[in-house]
Amino acid sequence: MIELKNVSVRYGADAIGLHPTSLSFKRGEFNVLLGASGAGKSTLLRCLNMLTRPTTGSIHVQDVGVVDTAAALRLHRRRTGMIFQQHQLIRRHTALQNVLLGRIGYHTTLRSMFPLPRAEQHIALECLERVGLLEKATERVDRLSGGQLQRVGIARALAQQPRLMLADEPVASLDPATSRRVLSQLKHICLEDGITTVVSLHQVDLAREFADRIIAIAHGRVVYDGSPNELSDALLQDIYDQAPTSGREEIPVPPLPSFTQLAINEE
Ligand SMILES: Nc1ncnc2c1ncn2[C@@H]1O[C@H](COP(=O)(O)OP(=O)(O)OP(=O)(O)O)[C@@H](O)[C@H]1O
Repeated sequence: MIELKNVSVRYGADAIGLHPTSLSFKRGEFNVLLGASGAGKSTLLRCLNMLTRPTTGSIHVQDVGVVDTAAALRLHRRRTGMIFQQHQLIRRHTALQNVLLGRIGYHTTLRSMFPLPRAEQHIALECLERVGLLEKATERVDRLSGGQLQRVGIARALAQQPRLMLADEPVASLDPATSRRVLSQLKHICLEDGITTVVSLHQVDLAREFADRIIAIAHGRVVYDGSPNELSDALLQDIYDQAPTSGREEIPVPPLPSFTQLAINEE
């Protein structure tokens, strides 16, 4: 469904985020990236939708081809949902308004300044229903719990009708029981819709429980790629014992599109 060929990332002159890496991801597969802090999980994840631009290599996407033009990138990003650790919702907007943001890629900038058609609202409401938050549709998101916020984030990504779902430490701020519920819901929906999912996690137990495939990274290289059952405790120990790499600067999360005039079309 998506394939990386010899993709590498270099930050500045001497910081390597990812050594040349070739990987392919199958349709509907639930992939988990594991690795110590600074190993390169976010770098790899963000290469998949080119939020981080690879220094070398190419990305091939089914029905898009090589992502090497602005048009191909636009098409690929439109069908790629992203879930962030800090959900990146607009706090003073309702859950529905936030989920509608997932539809922006399907409209021109001009069109998205005006109330979106009713069909778009149906898609957004359906997504909220799938994450069990339909009754919170008109609630401002700053009144929701951490787990609910993350589920609104999932609904927003789902509203894109994605083929690829990327989640960068989506449960890092949640308690263990809520983390399990959120991941379980995400996996269930992605399986149902045949969405290829790549999630970075720090919780090995959750990775073992939910992953179809685990990709472990250390110092910018893939050191394990396979089934959760065959990932040995010894290898895990090795991976997490590594000294963290240094020189990290935060990659700023791109701002959400300015869409504050989003209004609900009451017909
Ligand atoms: N914008 C940047 N500029 C310079 N170096 C960077 C930048 N972003 C990441 N790095 C470096 O690239 C390497 C991989 O970082 P990355 O964020 O991908 O790791 P990670 O496994 O996601 O870590 P964490 O679990 O802490 O989020 C690290 O050495 C990091 O310091």
